[in-house]
Amino acid sequence: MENVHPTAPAAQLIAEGNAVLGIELGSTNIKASLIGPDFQQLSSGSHQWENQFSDQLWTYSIESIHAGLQDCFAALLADCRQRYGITPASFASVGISAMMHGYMAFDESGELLVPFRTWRNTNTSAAAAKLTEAFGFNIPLRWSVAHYFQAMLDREAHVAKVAHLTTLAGYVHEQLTGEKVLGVGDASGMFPIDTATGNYDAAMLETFAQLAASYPAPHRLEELLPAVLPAGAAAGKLSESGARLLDPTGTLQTGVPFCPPEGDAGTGMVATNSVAVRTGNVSAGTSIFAMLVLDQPLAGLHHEIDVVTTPAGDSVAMVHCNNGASEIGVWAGVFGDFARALGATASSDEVFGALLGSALEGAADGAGLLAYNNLSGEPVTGLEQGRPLIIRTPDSSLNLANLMRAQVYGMFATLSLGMKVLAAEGVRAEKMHAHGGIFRTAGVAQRFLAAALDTPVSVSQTAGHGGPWGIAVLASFRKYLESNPDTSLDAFLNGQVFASAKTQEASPLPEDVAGYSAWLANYESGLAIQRAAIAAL
Ligand SMILES: Nc1ncnc2c1ncn2[C@@H]1O[C@H](COP(=O)(O)OP(=O)(O)O)[C@@H](O)[C@H]1O
Ligand SMILES: O=C(CO)[C@@H](O)[C@@H](O)COP(=O)(O)O
Repeated sequence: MENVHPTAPAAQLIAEGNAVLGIELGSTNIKASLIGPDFQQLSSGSHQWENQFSDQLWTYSIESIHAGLQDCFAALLADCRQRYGITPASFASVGISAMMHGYMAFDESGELLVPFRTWRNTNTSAAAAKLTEAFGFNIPLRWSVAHYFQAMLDREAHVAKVAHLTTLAGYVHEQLTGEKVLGVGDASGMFPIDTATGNYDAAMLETFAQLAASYPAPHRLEELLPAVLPAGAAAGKLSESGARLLDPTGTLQTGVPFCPPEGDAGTGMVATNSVAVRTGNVSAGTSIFAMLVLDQPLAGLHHEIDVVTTPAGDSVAMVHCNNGASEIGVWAGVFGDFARALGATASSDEVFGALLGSALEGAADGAGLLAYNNLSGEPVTGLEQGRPLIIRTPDSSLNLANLMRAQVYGMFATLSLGMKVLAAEGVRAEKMHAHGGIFRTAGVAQRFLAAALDTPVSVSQTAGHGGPWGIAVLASFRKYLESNPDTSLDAFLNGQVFASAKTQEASPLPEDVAGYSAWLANYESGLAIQRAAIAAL
């Protein structure tokens, strides 16, 4: 067995079922991370998938969720076999996380009533506006309660049959354990959380009951929502049907304990060690969002700012943009095709490396090129639909370096506009911790993000493992609390997980900050072109 490296402690750990498993269902990848007691990743697996635009709504089918989960888990088992010659049959603890929000509505018998409506849908503006006004609290378009209320406003027949609502992580957790529960961070993207009680806000539930009174919904919303659990709580065990769903080969044993399922915002906070007050982080994948843990409530209500919670239940201000690195990924595909047409072989990482590397040579102000990455609608800038666009003035200088500089700036533009609103509220972090696919190429997106936010940005060694590693850490926290019951999540992260973590920090360079600021002013003027494109095409 040539490929087997029996690193004794790791192999033994996995063989004895003492490793911890995290699985995260992101927008473009389902990823699994297996970690040891020192939180080092021992093995990983992934499955690529894509949302479908069906009947004007972004969705993933239930079949693709199940098949993707199985394929991802099978990839992890194969990786374990290849590295250690072992197929794990049990784990010390498991956690599930996923993209947040959206709408998964089930009837009494557990049947999905309408296809899963993901966070990416922007059909909920009427509901979100009404709820925001009634609650005096910003309800973003993608939140589950906005989807549910929109279905009421649209007089959708299925509303009368809804017996249970959950998120994607909640659904998968339930399939694996039978428990209808949700970590508080993920729950905070379904319905506002009262941080004093760690549960759904009772006054807002009452307001919702009044708003919903004239619609044929037999249950109050609190009867439909999953029970809320804080980080570290016991959240059920792997059932027989769950074990067979994850592993149809029949090897996986039942009874493995689970931590509460969480959203990818929460796993991002954990993976970047940003759950303490006044810490901040940025997650840049399909979407891009920045979060700051608040030490006091925000004074005002802003449509650009969502308020969610950490997995421990503390308030977090979030600027969320639907469009992150996907458009740059499309351009990387185009340049990869071009390289192949010339007879060159280049991996995706090499293409990204070359393209992003060239952005470092681009003009600080983008040299007259603007790039809009809006593949879908963008609530922060008030765009109802996506129209990705590159536009330049005749005196601009179009070359690879400037094109890529504009693309990277374009990825951060909406985020930086939202962060200005937060800064005007007096909320700023001394530095931001970043993670997500775009940081796989070191030193480029990080440098320009620092310029866009005019704040130092650090990226840790573990950032590449991202959300699946974050949920594996949360699953480890559940286990750690068994013998250390009074430890806070923050103390666990600082004392155990990140005690000797290595991070790279990039400070904003003055010429980038000035160049980006000039570029952003043009970008804001050019939003009119985006609106015209939506009207015209
Ligand atoms: N080597 C790379 N360097 C920089 N960016 C990359 C690289 N590989 C992929 N990406 C970008 O990362 C994005 C995916 O990030 P990820 O955090 O995995 O997303 P998600 O959680 O939404 O599935 C892609 O859209 C692509 O633009
Ligand atoms: O909406 C949120 C967080 O609030 C995310 O779950 C959503 O943007 C999906 O994130 P990804 O782009 O899949 O990483």
